[in-house]
Amino acid sequence: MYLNGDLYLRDTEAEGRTVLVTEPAPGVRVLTMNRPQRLNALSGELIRDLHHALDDVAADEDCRVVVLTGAGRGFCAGLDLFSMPGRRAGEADASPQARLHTQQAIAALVPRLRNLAQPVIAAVNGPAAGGGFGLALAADIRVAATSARFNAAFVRIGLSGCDIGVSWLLPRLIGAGRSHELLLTGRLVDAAEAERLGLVSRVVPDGETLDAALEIAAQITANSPMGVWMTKEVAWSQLEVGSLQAGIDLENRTQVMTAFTRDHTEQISAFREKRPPTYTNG
Ligand SMILES: C/C=C/C(=O)SCCNC(=O)CCNC(=O)[C@H](O)C(C)(C)COP(=O)(O)OP(=O)(O)OC[C@H]1O[C@@H](n2cnc3c(N)ncnc32)[C@H](O)[C@@H]1OP(=O)(O)O
Repeated sequence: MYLNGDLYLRDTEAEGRTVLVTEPAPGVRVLTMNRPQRLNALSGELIRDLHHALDDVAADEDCRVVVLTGAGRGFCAGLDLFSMPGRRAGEADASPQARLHTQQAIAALVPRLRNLAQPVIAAVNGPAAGGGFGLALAADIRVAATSARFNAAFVRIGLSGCDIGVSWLLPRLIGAGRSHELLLTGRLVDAAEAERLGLVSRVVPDGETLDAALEIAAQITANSPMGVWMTKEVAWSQLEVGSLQAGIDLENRTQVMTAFTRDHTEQISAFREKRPPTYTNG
């Protein structure tokens, strides 16, 4: 469904797994993009592996929070500019169909992150450019290392600055005027500015992004599965409803569902009895 044709990007290097999945804490899965020598740029293999990793976490009922990060000093440098064909003398360009499939496969990662039931935390350990910027924006929460940098790199390589959902997500995070500037210039935003703009929740020293993300993940997993699931769903849906009343109606419908869960009853009992709750996901 997400990979509906051949991707034109050549997988030239004999690489190990380009996405590593680990479970550093109960209920938390960390997806690490793993092409550090290319700042985790999106090769065909990495795109495919990310889709497969997302298939796995989506089907994993024990997974409560997903953390997305990069190996080495980069988060993700966007489309792999070295594995594109048609840029050398005598080399055939990719067909329009293959280009479309590749564009769709990369762009589909963004709604997939939004549509996961589990919250996604981007632990932005270094540069997040182009498609990598889009992946970071698609997360529910972003924490950044001091050396992280962000840019909508698309326009700097002759493409439209509006790609893979960035021109939809960015103005909702930082406002239209600032978004337009970043889309049109493609300039790099450092971690301190990203925090000022509201692009990231917090900036931590290099090497500490994963710990910061896991700290937030632990705060989330301390809440009930259904309550967290509904919060993510409604919070994103609110970005698309047109009025305050429509937003309240949406909240009311989902809140009634959570109000009848066993976990809600259990949390009230736990509060009254001054003990931690035990969730049954019901
Ligand atoms: C649908 C999606 C579309 C898109 O994503 S379009 C956008 C594509 N991406 C870009 O245009 C970003 C290109 N990269 C950069 O501008 C810079 O990099 C950064 C700002 C991200 C980081 O800069 P710095 O920290 O100075 O690192 P460095 O020395 O430029 O890169 C380190 C190594 O990583 C390789 N690399 C970086 N980006 C890519 C890429 N996108 N594709 C393939 N390789 C990349 C370099 O070449 C180099 O390698 P070596 O050490 O061998 O010289």
